[in-house]
Amino acid sequence: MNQSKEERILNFVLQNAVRGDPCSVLEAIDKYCSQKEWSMNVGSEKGLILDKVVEEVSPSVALELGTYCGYSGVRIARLLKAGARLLTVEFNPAFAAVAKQVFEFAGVQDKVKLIEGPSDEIIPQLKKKYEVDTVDFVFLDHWKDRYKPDTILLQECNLLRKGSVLLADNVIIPGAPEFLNYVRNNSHFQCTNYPAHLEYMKASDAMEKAVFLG
Ligand SMILES: Nc1ncnc2c1ncn2CCCCCNC(=O)c1cc(-c2ccc(F)cc2)cc(O)c1O
Ligand SMILES: [Mg+2]
Repeated sequence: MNQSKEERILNFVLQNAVRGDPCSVLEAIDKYCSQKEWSMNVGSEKGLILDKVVEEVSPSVALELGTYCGYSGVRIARLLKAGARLLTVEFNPAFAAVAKQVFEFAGVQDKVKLIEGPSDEIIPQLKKKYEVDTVDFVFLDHWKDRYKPDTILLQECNLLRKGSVLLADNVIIPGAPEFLNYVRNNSHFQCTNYPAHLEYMKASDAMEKAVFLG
């Protein structure tokens, strides 16, 4: 049975990166996806924006919606302080299986809790089942039409606190117009746009930061 693209990415990591070295894992994925097969990792240009926001927030509890192969999860986890953790939600079991191995190879598995399931089912479970009080940082990178409903759901579940930071990928391509309208016209959010390019391509994209004001 022939391999999926995600399995080919994993194999390239296993053969080209250094076990326990998160940066080498990121470099290997970027090299494969820029030279061999495009894939929807946040990439190195938008990855630098992600790094800066994570360092600025220095979250104790980070949430990622849309794990994919684990690229952004490694990016986030490698910057977390001792005792901090990343909860990452992936709907697709095949993607989750690859991401699990990427996290282990990078050596960040002790900081990461990979949760399989749809975000609208998992978010309401975070407090009781995953012992979360509030989340300090949320990276939205899953289905683009889930960004707005899941932002509302996070508020309804009292998972945001004054100063919680949302960072959304792909607000230009594929685009998240309803999310942008919602947070930009909502007095409870302070928004900042970060223009960039679609991963591994020349097309324009952007990330949006939305700080919850309480
Ligand atoms: N309810 C849930 N909960 C959790 N995961 C869930 C979910 N529902 C689904 N998923 C699993 C994620 C599905 C993939 C999301 N990402 C994307 O769709 C995505 C696409 C592009 C792209 C750009 C230009 C093109 F020409 C083609 C594709 C780039 C990106 O950076 C992307 O993040
Ligand atoms: Mg994305």
